[in-house]
Amino acid sequence: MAFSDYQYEIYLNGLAGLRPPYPTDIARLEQAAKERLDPEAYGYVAGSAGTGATDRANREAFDRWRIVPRMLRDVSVRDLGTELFGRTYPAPVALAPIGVQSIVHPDGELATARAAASLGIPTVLSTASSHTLEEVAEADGPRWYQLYWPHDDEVTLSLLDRAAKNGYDTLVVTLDTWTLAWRPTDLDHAYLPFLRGTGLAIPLSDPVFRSRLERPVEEDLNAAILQWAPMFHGRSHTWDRLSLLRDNWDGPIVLKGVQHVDDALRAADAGMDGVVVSNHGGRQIDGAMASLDALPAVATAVGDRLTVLFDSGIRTGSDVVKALALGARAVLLGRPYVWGLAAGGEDGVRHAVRSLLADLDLTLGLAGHRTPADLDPSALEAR
Ligand SMILES: Cc1cc2nc3c(=O)[nH]c(=O)nc-3n(C[C@H](O)[C@H](O)[C@H](O)COP(=O)(O)O)c2cc1C
Ligand SMILES: O=C(O)C(=O)c1ccccc1
Repeated sequence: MAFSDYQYEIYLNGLAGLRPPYPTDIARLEQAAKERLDPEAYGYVAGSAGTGATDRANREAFDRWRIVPRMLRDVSVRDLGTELFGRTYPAPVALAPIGVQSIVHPDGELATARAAASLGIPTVLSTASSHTLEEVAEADGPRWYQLYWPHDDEVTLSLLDRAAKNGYDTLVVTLDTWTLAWRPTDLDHAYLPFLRGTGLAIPLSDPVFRSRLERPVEEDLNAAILQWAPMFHGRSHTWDRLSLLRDNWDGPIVLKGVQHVDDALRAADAGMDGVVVSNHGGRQIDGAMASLDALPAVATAVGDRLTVLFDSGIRTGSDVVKALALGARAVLLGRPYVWGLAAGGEDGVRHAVRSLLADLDLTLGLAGHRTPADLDPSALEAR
């Protein structure tokens, strides 16, 4: 089935007098989500660091590139299939790790994983999940695990062990959020959504972490929360420590949050398999460079040494085309699917992702390309 069939499905439903279940326009989908969420929950997802300068820069960078379409090419049947780390996925899109998804919908990460599984695309489960690794694995789709890296090696190894045993085949290590940035929206809400959402399902169900506690989680939840926070938050790791992960994870490892060419090269030297060029959706450094602006140099420098993934600012099919043309093998979708989750749980996520994939499929073809691999910078023009 072609991803663009979603357009036809909406058309056929229109003939029967039915409108799409949720808006297909991402700004209107966000609005629909906002109407269902309280200000704290909405602010958690929509918010970013400081004045929001990086979040805006991410979008402005996409607007500085324009697609140059080519005509009369044989592109009516397209193939979005994409190989990542030796496995072929139906599209160059994965769902970004997003913490504490029960803040926006009670089914949280379970709904997201089920929607991704139904489409065959990978979901990246955050360490700050509201459901355990084991529960989310039951959706049984392609799954990657995002590590917030504890400063307790035995806990780290236990998390890796659980991830591997439960079929998470790719490890994504987030480097840019070793401490949470200055985020005025969450601060003014006193981090209420974090507390409400309980993003601690993974550590609280971890046997090694539990063995560290003086009293069982069930007897003193607050003490457990206080013990977990400093374990992964507030102190950064260093390059030499990557060997711990490399030695204890058999599958591919991807470093998330890379922006500088030298860091990408260093990742390759450390035996990593990929990077996500990302600025965390503008949620960490206010006034950082746009993630899209970091992408071309990183992609050129690493060549075939690493698989380059990209996120921060992807909203439409055109955005995906631009990121692929500038050197990404695939992209991670962030906030857009969370708006779908808020608007309609698993169905809402599926709608948001199918909309993006249909838009991507159509835009790719209209621009004159049959596959993602056909894209290179010549598909674009800089403004
Ligand atoms: C509400 C929210 C929570 C997030 N939680 C995590 C997380 O737990 N781990 C992580 O690596 N990235 C996290 N991110 C960052 C995303 O993985 C991704 O980098 C970002 O959303 C991309 O930007 P975009 O949403 O503007 O496209 C989070 C982002 C948002 C919006
Ligand atoms: O909010 C975030 O961006 C994020 O990465 C995170 C970190 C810890 C818990 C929940 C979300």
